[in-house]
Amino acid sequence: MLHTKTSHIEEIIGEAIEKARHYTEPQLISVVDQIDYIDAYQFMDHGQVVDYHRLFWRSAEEDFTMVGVGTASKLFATSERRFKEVQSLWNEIREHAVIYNRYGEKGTGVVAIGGFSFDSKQKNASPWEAFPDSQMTIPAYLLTNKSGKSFLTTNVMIFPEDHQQQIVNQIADHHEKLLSLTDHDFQLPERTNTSEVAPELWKASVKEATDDIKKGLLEKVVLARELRISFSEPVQIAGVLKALAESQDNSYIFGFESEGDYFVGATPERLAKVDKRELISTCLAGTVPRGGTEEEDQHLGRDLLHDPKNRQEHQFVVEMIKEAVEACATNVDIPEEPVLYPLKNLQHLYTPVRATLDEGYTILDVIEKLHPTPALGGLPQQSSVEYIRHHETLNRGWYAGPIGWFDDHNNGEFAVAIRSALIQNDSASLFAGCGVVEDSDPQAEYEETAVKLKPMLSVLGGY
Ligand SMILES: C=C(O[C@@H]1C=C(C(=O)O)C=C[C@H]1O)C(=O)O
Ligand SMILES: [Mg+2]
Repeated sequence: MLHTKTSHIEEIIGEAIEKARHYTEPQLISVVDQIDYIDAYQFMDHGQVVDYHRLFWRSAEEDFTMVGVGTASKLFATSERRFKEVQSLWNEIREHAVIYNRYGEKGTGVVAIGGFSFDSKQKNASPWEAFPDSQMTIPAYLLTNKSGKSFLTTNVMIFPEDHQQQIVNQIADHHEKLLSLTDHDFQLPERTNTSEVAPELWKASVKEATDDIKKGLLEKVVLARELRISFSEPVQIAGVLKALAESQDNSYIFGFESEGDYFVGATPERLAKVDKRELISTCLAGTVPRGGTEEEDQHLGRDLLHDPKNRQEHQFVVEMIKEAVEACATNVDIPEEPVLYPLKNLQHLYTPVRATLDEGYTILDVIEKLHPTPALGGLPQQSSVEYIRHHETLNRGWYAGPIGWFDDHNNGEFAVAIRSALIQNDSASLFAGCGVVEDSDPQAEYEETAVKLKPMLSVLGGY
């Protein structure tokens, strides 16, 4: 099925070993093949025959899905300069990379997929041990499905001491295993228990935050809460991803497997997308549920558009993103008024941001400037993140952090990891937060977070 010119790959590996010996530096090689169409969920499920580090990403707006299996290289960074550190690790790998990519499709070849925790100063304590501060993986095998076509990238890090035939055999063996998949149905998990973590305490913390905002300590802060659930059996990730994709339009579907744990979700919120030099960001904040009837739905939407409390929540985000984007881009285009962004269970206020990224900046520079926006942190940025660190009882880990990908052609996209769950064997933690401003009502915010938990709950055993 795979049309890799195997003799060619042998040659490529041989040359890379020589180069690695000559420079005494590892060399990344990347070979891209177009293959017969493969279903991304089946590939995700089947990928475990080769490795238990699997990565899934599906765009919210186009037919574009990536599934990574295994690791050619991992970009880790732990300091507060983590975005810059990941960038320099990436630059170093790229400098030595030999890429055979006849197609040049975005998201093929040398691609890094993964994410960053919300707050680099928060320890990766329980339950997030498997998800370090920053983890961008260049997968060993990457399926890229775009507009009905499938591409398979093979990435391998070649070391001076490697043996040519051994690497050739290993790749051939993995290709055979990965591509010998047969489609089958997925089982969704059966939920046995659901428990909200300290809801009354959380409401009290919202009340306290409104008091602190009135005192002038800060203007907005996003506070999150947790729901714990358990299942009759360990969860199978591919079925959950497929069910999310089928039930949640206008959302990025993501799933990261790390050391046996899964972080999955369906987030509507893009942080930044860079395509050539076009930069797109999104202001998404302010929420009401969908209505039961068309009339009720429109009524709720109209109210949201004119509600001062929600408009304030939203406006803080617009102003901050505008400032951050203007610092690295020109032709910044932001509509004056938000519009509605409808999802299955809720509707948000939405303002798109378009700009031309200045020369010399990468998507990681943009992420560094934006994260966290007041949609996930608050305003001012610094004090709201500190406020969250001290007042929120849960450990956010990767929840609300930037997740996404970038490739070798300056393409890439990151979203924020909300509407998500950390799945560990037969249990899971779900997270949802909301923007607290001066006029927030704790009970209303509690109900808002309950609706935000629905997309994940619905695929993890029903509402
Ligand atoms: C923090 C979350 O969502 C954010 C908060 C919103 C709000 O409070 O109105 C809306 C969209 C998101 O920016 C979440 O879903 O967990
Ligand atoms: Mg809100």
